[in-house]
Amino acid sequence: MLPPESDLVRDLAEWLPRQRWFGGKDGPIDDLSIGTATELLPGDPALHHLILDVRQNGETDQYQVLLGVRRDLPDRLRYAEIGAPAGGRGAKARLYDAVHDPDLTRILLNELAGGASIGPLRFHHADGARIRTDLASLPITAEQSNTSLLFGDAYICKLFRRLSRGVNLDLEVNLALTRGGCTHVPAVHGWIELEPHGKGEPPITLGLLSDYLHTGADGWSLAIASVRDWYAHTPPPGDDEWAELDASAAGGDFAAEAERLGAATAEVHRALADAFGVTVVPAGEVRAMAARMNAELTGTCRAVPGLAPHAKALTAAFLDLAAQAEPLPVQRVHGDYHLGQVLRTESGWTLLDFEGEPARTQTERRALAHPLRDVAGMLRSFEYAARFLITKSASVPTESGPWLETRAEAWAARNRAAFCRGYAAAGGPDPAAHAVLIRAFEFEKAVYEVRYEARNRPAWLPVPLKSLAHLTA
Ligand SMILES: Nc1ncnc2c1ncn2[C@@H]1O[C@H](COP(=O)(O)OP(=O)(O)O)[C@@H](O)[C@H]1O
Ligand SMILES: O=P(O)(O)O[C@H]1O[C@H](CO)[C@@H](O[C@H]2O[C@H](CO)[C@@H](O)[C@H](O)[C@H]2O)[C@H](O)[C@H]1O
Repeated sequence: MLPPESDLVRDLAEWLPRQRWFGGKDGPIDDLSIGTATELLPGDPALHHLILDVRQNGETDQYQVLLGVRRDLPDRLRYAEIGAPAGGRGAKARLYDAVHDPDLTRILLNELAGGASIGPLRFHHADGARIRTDLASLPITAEQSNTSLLFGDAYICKLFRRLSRGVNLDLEVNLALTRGGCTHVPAVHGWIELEPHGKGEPPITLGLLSDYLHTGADGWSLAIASVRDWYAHTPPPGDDEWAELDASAAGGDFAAEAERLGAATAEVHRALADAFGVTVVPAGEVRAMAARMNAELTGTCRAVPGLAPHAKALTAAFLDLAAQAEPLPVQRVHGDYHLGQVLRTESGWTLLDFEGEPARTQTERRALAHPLRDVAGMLRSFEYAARFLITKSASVPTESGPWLETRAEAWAARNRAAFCRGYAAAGGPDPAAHAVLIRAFEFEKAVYEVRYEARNRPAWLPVPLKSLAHLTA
């Protein structure tokens, strides 16, 4: 029932760059081919599992697509259609992104529960897990680098889109932490793999089924609610008292949560050290790291000229790091730590998504790091949250800009300090005692963000740039 391969490839090549999770938006697709195609469900509707080999800039990335095929596409699935409607193509089959079709995704739970193998796909469940199969799926609407399906309020199944060679970091870390009894990650129930291509090759992780923490609220939404409330307290122009207000006056003060989040972060860092170990890198490697940070800055300034005015201050921070380099303990860390990666549930903070930064190579994502790299990531996130509303809102009157900027700084400073306090009190390395290291990490992350936003969400680019203007002033 699949259309001829050339039609399918053309349709996929047109559809892929429009997907939020497609990682190659900054360049054209030079070639696209279907690496593996596995029929998971025959009939009408049918479900095919595809792995696409996508060639760009001399590199080939693999992407996972669940392809739905129907003779007639119901209205509820029109928005997920891939390629021209059947009439335009002259073919009978209508193709669509099957993650939107609960009639088809149901098979994922069935196969995970049964520990099945279909073609090269292997479905596994965690030791002792009894997976329910009576739940229908719904894709989540969050800004994502992958696609996650909710199954009732029991499970969340993350289908990795751009595939990495070998065991996916998110699976590896979550499994190790779950097995080690860490309560700050959602328990893993199962996972899906593609069997290794050759002997000695590791399997490729395709999906991860975890506890859905349905009562949780993500850190970003909570922080933004607090910032919104804090801005709402801004007195009218001409009132000097606003400058005196301390950020604790906001009804939705976030500082206590920021402090608890700091503590949870330190606990997860300890659990990661217990599970995967700690090594010490010599000072020479720290100097090399500082040089890499600076090289990335140079490259990003070329790609995004708006960063150039800050380059001098950023380079100074990287040079300070190199000048004061000393041996550094490194370990597994989160790798892309921000407020969107943490959930507040009734029992505390939970950390999600240990896959590292989506714009990095696998080797970079796997590299061990000092835990303060994560702390710096979260500090950046407080900066983002503080400035998001004023930078992105079209309705801020120009005359309110400077006050709101001051308010943003106060909110960020208060929550950054609370987070660091909680982190150090729970046994993490004290950020205040590592000012040079953490400043370099923070600037490294800001450079990454500038590039990330320019590529993926250009409308957000002013957020890291404004924050940099403040941090480097
Ligand atoms: N176990 C979970 N329980 C509840 N919500 C979750 C869970 N895992 C992820 N989420 C929600 O899904 C969003 C995206 O998840 P994430 O793992 O960061 O995806 P991606 O790697 O695609 O960016 C999170 O910000 C969070 O809101
Ligand atoms: O969550 P992902 O793994 O997809 O991470 C990428 O996207 C993030 C945005 O969705 C991006 O985070 C940046 O924006 C956040 C607000 O949306 C902010 O809280 C973060 O501090 C900021 O870095 C992340 O960098 C990127 O890797």
